Order: sequence, then structure tokens, then C-alpha cells
Amino acid sequence: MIELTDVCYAYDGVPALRHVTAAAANGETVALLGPNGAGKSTLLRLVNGLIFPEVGQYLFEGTEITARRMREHRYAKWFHQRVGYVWQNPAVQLFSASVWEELAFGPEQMGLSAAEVRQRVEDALAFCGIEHLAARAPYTLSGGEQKRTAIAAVLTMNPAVWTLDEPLAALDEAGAAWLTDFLRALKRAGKTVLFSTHDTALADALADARWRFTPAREVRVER
Ligand SMILES: Nc1ncnc2c1ncn2[C@@H]1O[C@H](COP(=O)(O)OP(=O)(O)OP(=O)(O)O)[C@@H](O)[C@H]1O
Repeated sequence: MIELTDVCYAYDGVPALRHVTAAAANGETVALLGPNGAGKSTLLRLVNGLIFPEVGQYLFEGTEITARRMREHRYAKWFHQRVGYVWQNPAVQLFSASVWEELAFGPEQMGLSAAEVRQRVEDALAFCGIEHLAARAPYTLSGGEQKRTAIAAVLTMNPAVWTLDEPLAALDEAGAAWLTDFLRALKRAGKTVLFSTHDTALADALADARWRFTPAREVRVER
């Protein structure tokens, strides 16, 4: 599903990923572990096609993901419908005037009928326990509410691959328990899930594989 081979990436010449080789099979759950600044978010950005390997190769379902290909509408559309991203700070991904519109945006872009969009939005609101927030402006929500909204917005797209950057951040105890159950449900549904975390209990509970990031910006794969 996701194959990274000898991937290197640097910010202004400073390496953030060094020769990373790692793969996630369809339906696998992978925990990205490692100290602050080791490159976990950078790798998730790369898996989401927001940045591209400077050296090495990223294959998604056998197709190489390159900047050039992502500028082509048909590839970009295919790819972005297959991969969902829940950012570490959900505020940066929420841009609509209301939670309802935020959730409707993805399925509308997919060209679904108004009835189907409505159904998906209602299902996602219920699943994430945020029906009462539907009319609220996302920027007025608490951090935990924003996180649930960001997750619901990905849910309405129903991607095959979920990537989540520190999904427990901003969640209280009940929210963390809900999130853990949610990730378990994704796993049961056969989704491929990559999440970064500093919470080893979350990794122990869910991960089929661990990608351990080292301060040297390398990644060790453990199964
Ligand atoms: N936009 C950027 N410009 C310059 N350097 C960056 C940028 N984004 C990240 N970096 C640097 O790249 C390195 C890897 O950062 P990254 O955010 O990927 O780490 P991380 O493992 O996700 O860290 P954390 O656990 O703190 O979230 C860090 O040294 C960081 O300062």
C-alpha cells in the first residue's frame, strides 16, 4: 500500500529524513515513535503528498507519488481520496464557516449527490459524538472538539488510508479512550492506519508495526 525506499528529505539543507525504507501493507496499523524533532510529522506530510522525497521513492498502491504527478488533477484527486490526514493541530485543517460545511466539503468535492453528502455528514457527526456542534464555527471550538471535527471531516471521505499526527494531543481522558476505540474500529474495518505518538500504551494497544525514528533521522522498522 505504502512503500518508502531510501527516502531522504531536508529543510533548507538540514536533513529531516535520512534514507528511510519502510512499508505498510493494506490493513496494517503502524505507530511512528521517536523523540521530538525526529521526523515523524515530516514523514506523515510526505505520505500525504504534501512534500516529496528529494532522494528515494514513495510508491502508493504501486504508483510513484511525485510533485509532477500530484499537479495532474486525475492523480491528485485519486490520491487525496485514498489518503486522509488528521493534523497534529486540527485548527490548521478546518477552514469552513460551520462544522456541517467542513464535513460536507470532502464528499462534495468527490461529486457525491446531495442526499449522499447529507447522509455521510450525519453519520460522521453521530459517530464522532459532535451532532450538537454542527452549526458552530470550527474556530470557536475547544481543542478536543476541533480534533473530533477534523476526524469527522476525514471520515466523510472514507479514505482507505488514515494518517494521524499525535491523535491523542488535546484530548482529555474520555476523548483519548474514544480515540483509541475509533482507531480500533478503523483497524477492524480493514483501513491502513499510520499514527505518530509519544504514548507507548496507544502503540501497544493498536500497532502491528512500529517505525522508530532516531535522533539521527533514520527509521528502524519493528514488527
Ligand atoms: N517547515 C520546516 N522548516 C524547517 N525545518 C523544519 C520544518 N518542519 C520541521 N522542521 C525540522 O525538521 C525536523 C523534524 O521535524 P518533525 O516535525 O518532522 O519532527 P517530529 O518527530 O514530528 O517532532 P514532534 O514529536 O516534536 O512533533 C525538526 O528538526 C524540525 O525542526
